[in-house]
Amino acid sequence: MQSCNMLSRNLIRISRFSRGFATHANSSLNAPPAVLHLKTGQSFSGRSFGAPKSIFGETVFSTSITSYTESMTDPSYRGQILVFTTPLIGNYGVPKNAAPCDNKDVGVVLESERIQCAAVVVADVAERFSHYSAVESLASWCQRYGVPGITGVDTRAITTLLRDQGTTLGRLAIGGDASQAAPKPEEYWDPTTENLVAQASTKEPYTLNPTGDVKIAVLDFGAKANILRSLVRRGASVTVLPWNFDFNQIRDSYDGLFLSNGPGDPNHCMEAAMHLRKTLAEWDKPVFGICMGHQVIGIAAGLDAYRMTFGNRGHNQPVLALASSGSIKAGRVYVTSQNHQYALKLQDPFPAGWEPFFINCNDSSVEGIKSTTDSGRKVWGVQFHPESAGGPLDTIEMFTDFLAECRAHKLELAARGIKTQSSVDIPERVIVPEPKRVAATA
Ligand SMILES: NC(=O)CC[C@H](N)C(=O)O
Repeated sequence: MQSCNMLSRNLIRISRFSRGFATHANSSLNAPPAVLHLKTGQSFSGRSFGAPKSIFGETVFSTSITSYTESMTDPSYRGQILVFTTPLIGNYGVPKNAAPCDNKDVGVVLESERIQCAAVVVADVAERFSHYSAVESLASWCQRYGVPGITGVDTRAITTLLRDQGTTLGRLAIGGDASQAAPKPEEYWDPTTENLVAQASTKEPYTLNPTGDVKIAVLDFGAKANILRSLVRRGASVTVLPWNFDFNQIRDSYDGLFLSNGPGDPNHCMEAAMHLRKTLAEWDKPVFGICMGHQVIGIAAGLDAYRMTFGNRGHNQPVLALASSGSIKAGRVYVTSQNHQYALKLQDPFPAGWEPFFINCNDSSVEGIKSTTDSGRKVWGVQFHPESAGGPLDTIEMFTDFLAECRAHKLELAARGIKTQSSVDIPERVIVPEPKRVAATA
């Protein structure tokens, strides 16, 4: 009897599980048609899910296998039509996006408060989902945020095209628009002509975990939540500043400076790079930057940033360390999470006082730079995402290394009688309720 009950319980579990993986195949026959047009002339027809709304954007692909929720809320995907190479997307649904705002967390579970990408392209969207933390389906989440999706298209064919011809402007046409002719080449909207960082950055400064023992200022180019969380969980007080805030005005009140990730072309961030050049010349406390932050450090150091063919997006990018620093050992390969279209140019010689830190094992692009040991400075920039979310945690200890340097420098100054000045008047973070509906990028 007991084994019979167990058997039926297991069968119920199995059938629930498999329901979770049931895909769009049947019910999407009723979904409106959708077409993905590329500026280069190719079109892919499928069915729509999410918001019934047509959009323009820059079509990019990601090789990530999981974490569609983290990728879609990463502000660096702003303005982009995100193609997932993993065929089945949506099977674990979407969690409630709210967390405490204290010394352990930053107010959201995902990477920001809303979906940031312009649209998603999947081979096979799962309408039903199964996960203990899921509260809604991928389709309903997209609908709530005004973000359209297309399913039932050959994402292998699209990815092969994008890999060969490079990231391409696109149009996702939904419903009645799907039967219209493709836009003319000049009608495609190019998000990189806009300063997307100015849209993604905080408008007002705010402080998280104000009682932290070490005070870090963050220049926010469109920061992922797990970057801020990785600093806060390691005990730092984190003051988040708008991307073009002149940190030099308040730098004596901080023990370290961090530059975040962010969307679009780094050449739109010259104002920040020029402020930083002054900081690096006059202030000797530790500085760390990730992705856009790394590119801004490179530009301030005198390197150029260029646009790659299709960039690197995924959670399986191998990088080789060329120098040792903190937890990073020269000669080791680390697997990293990445999302970028631009990179710093490798030049020989490197600017005085700087050296390459990491190199990409697939395409030899610059994955990190650092100040040289004899420069007397402590500055690091990495093109990849040590904070993961999603992806591997191989390089997560770089946050511990950075804060250890900030604390050591603070102690050294204290021994010489120099104290970090008391805080400028910046409000603590107040949790804002998740917006019901936010207009998506046009
Ligand atoms: N994740 C990022 O910060 C990306 C930086 C920049 N927008 C790029 O695409 O290269």
